[in-house]
Amino acid sequence: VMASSVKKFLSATLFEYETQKVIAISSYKIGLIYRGIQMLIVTYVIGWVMLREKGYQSFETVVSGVTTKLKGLEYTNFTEIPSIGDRIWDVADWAVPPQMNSAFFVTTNVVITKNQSQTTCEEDKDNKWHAKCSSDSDCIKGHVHGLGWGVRTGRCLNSTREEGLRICEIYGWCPTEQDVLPLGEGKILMTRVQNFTVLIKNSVEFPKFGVKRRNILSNMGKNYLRGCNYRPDHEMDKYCPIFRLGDIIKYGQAISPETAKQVWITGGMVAIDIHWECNFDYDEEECKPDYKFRNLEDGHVGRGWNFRHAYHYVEDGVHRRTLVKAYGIQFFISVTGRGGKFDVLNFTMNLGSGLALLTLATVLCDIIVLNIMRKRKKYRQAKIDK
Ligand SMILES: Nc1ncnc2c1ncn2[C@@H]1O[C@H](COP(=O)(O)OP(=O)(O)OP(=O)(O)O)[C@@H](O)[C@H]1O
Repeated sequence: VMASSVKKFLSATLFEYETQKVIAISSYKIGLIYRGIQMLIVTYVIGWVMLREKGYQSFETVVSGVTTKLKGLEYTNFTEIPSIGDRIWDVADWAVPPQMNSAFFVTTNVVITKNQSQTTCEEDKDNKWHAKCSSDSDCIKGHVHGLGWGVRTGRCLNSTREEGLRICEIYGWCPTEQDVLPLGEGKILMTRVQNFTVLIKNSVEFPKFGVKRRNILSNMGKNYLRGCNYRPDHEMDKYCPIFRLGDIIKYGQAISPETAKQVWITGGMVAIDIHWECNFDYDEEECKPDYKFRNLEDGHVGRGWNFRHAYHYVEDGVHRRTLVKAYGIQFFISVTGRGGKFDVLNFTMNLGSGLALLTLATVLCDIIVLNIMRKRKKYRQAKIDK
């Protein structure tokens, strides 16, 4: 009994061969569905995974550095406005600070307060909401208001800037700033800023592939660089690394022309994106940058931007300064991109998983044949032997 049950067990497990049974169904309908699904999967694997997403390559993102150099000249001839006067503004006057990491600032409008020194004067009338007084007792000596211009001396003065206003005297940088744009609201002082240019130098590296590239291409000579301007539709000039600031705003797709104009008057933010999409299966000389611009201003409350900076000097032994409230445009530069190259591992993995998808066609057709089609009973009998 023992021997026969062992023999039975062995023949049921070890000594048994299983083979697939093939059932051919001739039906236009199921044949078409089957080939259709196969076609879809093959198109997806070749068209999308391999060609479009470059599934045969391995990728690496860029490592990069950026520097900028600005050029441009502004001339203001307003002798009737003493703080501005008849003067030339070169890059050392309007680019503050002179260098930044991946960014630059261009002054478009200024409020200048000349000849300030540390002494006593009336508080600015814009601060009357906290510095207004009717008698000396309202101005507490030694009080410092965080939003004022100085420490109170304890005296209440008649304002020289606004009729009928009495305001506390302060000790600080005097005379205080009068915060009014020199040409009035909505007027731009530096009308030539749009013609200023910036040279952007960008070096990138793809360490995995050992490739270094620059946005100043090897076929650009010194003369070309001196004269070219970036133009997106031009064959050669779309790689010119010198940009007119007016063009950057123009290509930046402002929300509206109004906003674009506003940016010049009250300042704003603009982003420049340098994008490198490189295929090192081809000549690396073909690896060139692509420039994109975006105006980040949306034109609502608190729009624009400005900040104050000062130039200090000593005159007759007195420490003096010129205070500048600068309105302008802050440009941010970002570098993105990736390089790709043929890679056996990525190729076989994507091809393998693509081929495996083909079984999906069989599974789907089985479901249709065994459950949906009219002759499903017959097919099921033929397919499953019990
Ligand atoms: N913002 C800019 N607009 C137009 N041309 C520029 C600008 N910045 C630089 N260039 C020109 O590009 C070239 C390369 O500039 P780079 O700063 O490397 O050299 P440079 O001789 O020190 O420049 P420069 O002395 O003219 O400032 C020079 O011919 C320079 O005049």
